[in-house]
Amino acid sequence: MAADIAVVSFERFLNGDDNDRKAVAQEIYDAFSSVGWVYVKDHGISQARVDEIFRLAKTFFDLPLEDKLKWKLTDASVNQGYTADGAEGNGGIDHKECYEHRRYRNDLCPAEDVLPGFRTTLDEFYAQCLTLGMNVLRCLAIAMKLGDGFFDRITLRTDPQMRLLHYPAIERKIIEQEGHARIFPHTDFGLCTLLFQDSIGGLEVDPFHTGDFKPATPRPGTVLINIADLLQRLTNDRCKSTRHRVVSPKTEGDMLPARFSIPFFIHPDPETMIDPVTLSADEVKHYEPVNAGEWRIAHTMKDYKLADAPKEAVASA
Ligand SMILES: O=C(O)CCC(=O)C(=O)O
Ligand SMILES: [Fe+2]
Repeated sequence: MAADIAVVSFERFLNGDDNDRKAVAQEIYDAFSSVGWVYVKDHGISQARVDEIFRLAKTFFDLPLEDKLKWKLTDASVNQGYTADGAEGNGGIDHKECYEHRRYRNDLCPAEDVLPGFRTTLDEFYAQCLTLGMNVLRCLAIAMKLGDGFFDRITLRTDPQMRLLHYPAIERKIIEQEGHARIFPHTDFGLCTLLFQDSIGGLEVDPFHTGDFKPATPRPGTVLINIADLLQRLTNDRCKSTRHRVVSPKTEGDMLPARFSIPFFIHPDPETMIDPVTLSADEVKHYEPVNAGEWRIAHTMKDYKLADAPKEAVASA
């Protein structure tokens, strides 16, 4: 049975009055403080645009490997460019390849004459995702009565990571071996993630935080949004950063079809200290403050196996 993840329409937030916005904010908060995931529909990004990005992703990943390696991601502090199948892992062997696109620096991006429209279209979609993500964070601020501008202050120079993800077609028996997956169970480590997925399926979440993973089935027209580790810390465990993974889709046959997805990972301004918010004088903070920039680099290094990440910076993840 699929995970019980609420579907929330964002229409009343975008076009309604204060009361409408409060009602949507509460629905989003309820989802984030239980399962940690929500499907958002009527989010203002057209399906035509989303389809266009999936097409661009396919065009990019169809290029020969030696071409893609010209844009190879090597620097965790920039975290931009291409990562080949098998190069990233968080505890097991992932069968996927990715391309990361950033806000301020995209040196490792195919040029216009190589992939016409790639950079400009990704930049436009990036801006739309950022607007949507900031509105979702505003919902949290409204529901928790932190003041509407709370997240604007800690995301002044936010530089999210938009990721094009391709899970190549692969034999089922490879993915279903012990220690292999399309993506191994993990939590995301920033503030929150917007996730667009195609119709293939295979994404699963751990809704009760017990290790009992349930499918997060593709729902056309929606974007899945999940809480990541820094928001769980910042909200002093009110919002849940929930483990998730990508396994074989429920299809017949020995070969799994290729799957594409597009996560957009929102991180705070790198200078920000993430210190848990307490809502009453006797509430105890569950976490020490951490510097958002150091946290991000340490986790990126760990995931991409780029070097040994400083142990103290990742120990509390
Ligand atoms: O492909 C997916 O649906 C999930 C991707 C994911 O969890 C990640 O990249 O962190
Ligand atoms: Fe993830």
